[in-house]
Amino acid sequence: MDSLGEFGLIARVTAGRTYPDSVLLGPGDDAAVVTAADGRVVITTDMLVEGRHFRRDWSGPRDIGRKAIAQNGADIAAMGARSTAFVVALSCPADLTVAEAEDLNAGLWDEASRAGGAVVGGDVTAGDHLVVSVTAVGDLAGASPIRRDGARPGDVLAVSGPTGSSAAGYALFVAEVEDHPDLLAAHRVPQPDYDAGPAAARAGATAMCDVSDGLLADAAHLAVASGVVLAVESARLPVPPALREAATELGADVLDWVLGGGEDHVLLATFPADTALPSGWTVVGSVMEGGEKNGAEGAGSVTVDGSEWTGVRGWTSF
Ligand SMILES: Nc1ncnc2c1ncn2[C@@H]1O[C@H](COP(=O)(O)OP(=O)(O)OP(=O)(O)O)[C@@H](O)[C@H]1O
Ligand SMILES: Cc1ncc(C[n+]2csc(CCOP(=O)(O)O)c2C)c(N)n1
Ligand SMILES: [Mg+2]
Ligand SMILES: [Mg+2]
Ligand SMILES: [Mg+2]
Repeated sequence: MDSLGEFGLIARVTAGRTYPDSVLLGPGDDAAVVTAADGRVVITTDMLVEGRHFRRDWSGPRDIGRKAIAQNGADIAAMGARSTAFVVALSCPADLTVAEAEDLNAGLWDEASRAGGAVVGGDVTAGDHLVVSVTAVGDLAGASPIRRDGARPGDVLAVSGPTGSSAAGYALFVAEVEDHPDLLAAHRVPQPDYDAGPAAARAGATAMCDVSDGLLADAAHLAVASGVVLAVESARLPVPPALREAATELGADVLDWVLGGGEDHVLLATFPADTALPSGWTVVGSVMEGGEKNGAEGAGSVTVDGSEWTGVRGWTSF
């Protein structure tokens, strides 16, 4: 990195990039200028910290770039919006090579394009650890944002894809078992379905969030915000066969991964009971009465097969 310098690196990562029409001014000035179709802007931020969210001996720079965008694009999708622009702040350790920084940038752009947006600016500094902090901007294109507080008793609870693969990949990395490449890949790079959010909004979703901490932990956020109880039925949860195989191999409980594993960034939403769900969505439970809107986060806000879940509900950072 020394050879290139801060501005050399910025020139490298912005060279030759083209931007969608929603980007009125891209990188190079003090700030970028973007436009949203109906004047409202959806904005969110999440960071990735080396050692806490990824390890450089498990994930390559391209994976890290993709994951940093994916976790933000999933939050935009969880509002029912489409990502349009991302700004990326990077803290680069001295041993990060120019080639690695370029690969990380390629990963950012790959995933930004998949999400429908572009990297319109950022910041680069030196630091002891690799940190990738992303802010994402999204466009509701006329739709109402799908909040966490709209679930109503009688609604169904649904997921946009299976959970647990990232947690399974993490467990395989820790155990140094490398015979499930798909699960290792799912840990390195989540694959959110960015269309699932706007599709759920069009279908009439009443509440939505992405699964970053764990299915039950994130369901509890919906339950508490909405003042309801979410009743998960374990038999309805989608479980990829590889997950069951890996659980058997490691002597783990597959339900701990499915219910408590974070970072898959699938979407979790509630819909009125008679809704024809968009493709990819699976009903996993129902919304019951109980709790106080925006009340305390009690253990009873989410049940599994009618009972309180005593296992892992999700990842806690502190
Ligand atoms: N430092 C902060 N200042 C203001 N609001 C914050 C801060 N940190 C988090 N929040 C807000 O708190 C809410 C919950 O944040 P959280 O990071 O848990 O959401 P998330 O991004 O969906 O989850 P995850 O970080 O696991 O992906 C969000 O609305 C977020 O904007
Ligand atoms: C090296 C390493 N150790 C553990 C994990 C697992 N992990 C870290 S943060 C998180 C949830 C989201 O947290 P946050 O709210 O901070 O975004 C999970 C499941 C990982 N990815 N890499
Ligand atoms: Mg967050
Ligand atoms: Mg998030
Ligand atoms: Mg979220």
